[in-house]
Amino acid sequence: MTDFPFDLVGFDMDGTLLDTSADLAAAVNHALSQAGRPALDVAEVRPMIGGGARHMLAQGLDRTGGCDPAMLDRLHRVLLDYYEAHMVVHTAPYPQAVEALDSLAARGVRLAVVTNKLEAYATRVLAALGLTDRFVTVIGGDTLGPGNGKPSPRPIQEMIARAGAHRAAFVGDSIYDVRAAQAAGVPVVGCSFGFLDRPVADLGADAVIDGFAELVPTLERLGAAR
Ligand SMILES: O=C(O)COP(=O)(O)O
Ligand SMILES: [Mg+2]
Repeated sequence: MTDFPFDLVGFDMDGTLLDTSADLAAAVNHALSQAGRPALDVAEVRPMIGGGARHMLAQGLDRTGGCDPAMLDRLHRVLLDYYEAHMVVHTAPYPQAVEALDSLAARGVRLAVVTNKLEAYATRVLAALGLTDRFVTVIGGDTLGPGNGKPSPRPIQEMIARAGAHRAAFVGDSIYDVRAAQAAGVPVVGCSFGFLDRPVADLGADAVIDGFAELVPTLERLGAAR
């Protein structure tokens, strides 16, 4: 038994647990180059991440001259093929993230990942970083079928059902994370270091952390306030 206020903490992946921005930007730029488009800076790509690779690419194409649906379909495949071969070149956990996972696990808290990345890619990234065994489940943007990625509450509800949890919290960096968690009735912590497409205060999260050293005390406070 634990007196920690949550028995399950779910994490978004891109921009929350892991800084995947350089590898995702390289994949976007590879696809853009196939269309004769100029490359974008990582800083320009960061706020495009969070709604899935297709949504990220659509924004990259819009930024560099627009696109039609057939072009988007074709370049989405190009992007995924490139990303699949170069997923963990620069990708790494954020500072103190692994320590925060250890600290939660030591309190008996189960951990999960709910990402809008394809499940197979998310699973492979975690394996490449040696993080697989820390999570009771990994739910991707495609796991529950079309239309059931975040901001739908369904992947959060599925995470809770799979873990058999009673008191879950979620940690994320985008409006998709906050909307999904809130629609599932789960308190949500926003990450100010993530791939924000708006000021972190405007996400509407229940709390904000500026680094993973703040996560455990923040969850304790959040739990006490409920
Ligand atoms: O693939 C994406 O755009 C983002 O995935 P995330 O849900 O892990 O932030
Ligand atoms: Mg994210």
